Order: sequence, then C-alpha cells, then structure tokens
Amino acid sequence: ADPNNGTVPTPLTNYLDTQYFGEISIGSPAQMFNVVFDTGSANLWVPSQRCSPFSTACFTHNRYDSSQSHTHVENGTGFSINYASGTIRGFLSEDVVVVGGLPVVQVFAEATSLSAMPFIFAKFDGVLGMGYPNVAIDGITPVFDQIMSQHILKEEVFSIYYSRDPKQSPGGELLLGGTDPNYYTGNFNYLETREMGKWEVTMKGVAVGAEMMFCAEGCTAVIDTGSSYITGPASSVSMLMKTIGAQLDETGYKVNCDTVKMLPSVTFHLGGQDYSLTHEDYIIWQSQFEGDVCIVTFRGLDVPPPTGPIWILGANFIARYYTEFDRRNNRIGFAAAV
Ligand SMILES: CCc1nc(N)nc(N)c1-c1ccc2c(c1)N(CCCOC)[C@H](c1ccccc1)CC2
Repeated sequence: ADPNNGTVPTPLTNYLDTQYFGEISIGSPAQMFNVVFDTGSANLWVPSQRCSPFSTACFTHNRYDSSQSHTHVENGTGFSINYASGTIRGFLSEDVVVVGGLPVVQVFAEATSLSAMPFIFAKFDGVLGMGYPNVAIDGITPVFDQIMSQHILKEEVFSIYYSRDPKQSPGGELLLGGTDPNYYTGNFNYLETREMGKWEVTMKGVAVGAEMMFCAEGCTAVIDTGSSYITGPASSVSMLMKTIGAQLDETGYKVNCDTVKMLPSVTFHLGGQDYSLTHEDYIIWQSQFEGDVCIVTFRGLDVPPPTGPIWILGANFIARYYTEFDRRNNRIGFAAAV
C-alpha cells in the first residue's frame, strides 16, 4: 500500500526567503539536481555537461551528463525559454526523472547557456515547470501531466508551502496529489483560473491600508511559485512605494528599518476574499555590518499586452497563503499558512 495514500511530498530548501527549491534526480544511475517547482513556466531544464565554457552560471551548478546515463534517449531539438529574470538556451533530451520517489520518462532541456544575470545568483540548478501544457515550449508534456497520466495521485492537484523562517527545516514542501494539513489552518477559498491553461486569476483590487489604490476596475494576477517577489505595473508599484516611503536603488526598494513597524498592510482582493500582507510578510530585514537594511519585496514589472498588464504574486505571497493548484477543477485554493 502507498504509505502516503496517493500523495507525494518533496521537502524544499528556503534560501533567505527568496529562493525555494527541492531535489530531483535525472538518469540512471541518478544524477541529483536542485530545481524550483515553478507555476510560472511548464518546462523542465537543468544545466548540461556540454555547457559553453563561457557560461559562468553553468559551471557553478550541477550539470547533466547524458553519457553517464544508460536510460538517456537522444533528441537534440533546440530549446530556449525566457523568464522575467533571465534566458536559457539548450537542446532537448529524454531520460528518467524522479520527483519525490516517482519515476517518469520525461523530455527536458539540457541548458548550454544561462544568462549570467541573474543565474549566477541562483542557488538552484534548474527549473521544473508546474504550468499547464499549453504554455510548454516545444509542446513538451510537462512532468505533472506525465505523473497525472499514471493515475496514482489521490487528486489531480499539487500544493506548495514556502516557509517564512530561513532557519526552519524543511524550508517548504511541494505536495503532489493533495494538501498538507501540517502547513495550513482554516478552510480553503477557491478562485477559478482566469483562462484555461494558466495559473492566473482575476484580481478585483489592491488596497494599501484601507484605501483601494490599484486595479479597481479588475486586473490579472499570476500565482507564480517561481518568482521571489510581488510584481505589479511599474507605475502602480512606484506609487505604492511612495506611499510607504520606500526608496528605489540599484537592488530594489528599501525602507528605513525604523519605520517598518508602522507600515500599512497591502491587501489583494481575490475572488471575494481579502488577502492582506503585513510588513512582516513584505519586508525582508537584513542585518549587515554597516547597519540593518529593510528590503521591500515588491518590484515594478511592465509585462506587455496581450499578457500584461499583470500583477505577479510570488513567494512572499505564497509564504503567507498556502496554495493548492487544482488541475481537475482549474482553480486555485488559498488557506492561511502556519
Ligand atoms: C525559477 C525560474 C523562474 N520562474 C519564473 N516564473 N519567474 C522567474 N523570475 C524565474 C527565475 C529565473 C531566474 C532566477 C530566479 C527566478 N530567482 C528567484 C528564484 C525564486 O524561487 C522561488 C533567483 C533570482 C535571484 C536574484 C534576482 C532575481 C532572481 C535566481 C535567478
């Protein structure tokens, strides 16, 4: 009998509340990789042993060596993918991928070039896209779809817990097939995905304190486990930052740590429910030798139409609201994270 009754857990590592990743293996014998389980994309890629010698980001990460795997199947089709922060180029291969102990034969990309910025900052090796098949590059069936077709999961859902305490272990959990009561309290509130095939919902407004400031006429919110922060249209975010007295410098928005306790909550109106973040949720307090630095985990990002304008709710939102991604009913559920 299945000890996890149709659910498959993968513990995640939390790096400074900004990067969350878990371990998978590819090939026989197993080659281990740390990957972000990313609802904002739908492809699996890891750095390749054949990485170009000029790609620094490649050589500081684990690399897949097809010549060492007897289950490797040649493919060779070209591949490239763009994220809000970075580009990957490479070629396709096929091999056995093991997620949470579950093997699937999977087409994935071997990355031969990773944009140094910002992949040199990546504490993970690659990305395992948890998005819908229709956003998958090269029409590749995503890992979760391969797992669903094995009919071993109790429910066709997956859930993500991101811890807010970098000292807590595990730093998070991906659960395939269900939700984990250890990581949430209360009931789930569900929202239908806006359009088939994307983990995005309709947002009805963004309030600062009690005042509705943005998106009053409705806008799109992407629930993205692959983003560290919350992003919104640059003009809106810059107004929001001015309201809380944040200054923009080359690494992002910062506030004077003395003002943190008085900062207003920021509330996202999603599906008839209010999801508030307090300063505890959206400020990262870093003690550095020249004094404390208080980083605001919001970024301005203008996504061009037709996809944009959008808000992206990333790790700092998910850390506060335990999230269930339901492929059976095309909906997203939120519950208060522990
Ligand atoms: C996971 C792939 C991905 N997927 C989606 N949908 N959005 C984005 N933005 C990314 C992405 C690409 C590259 C990097 C990234 C994220 N990082 C954030 C991990 C977030 O882990 C949850 C790190 C980072 C460090 C410094 C400054 C910027 C970013 C490393 C670089």
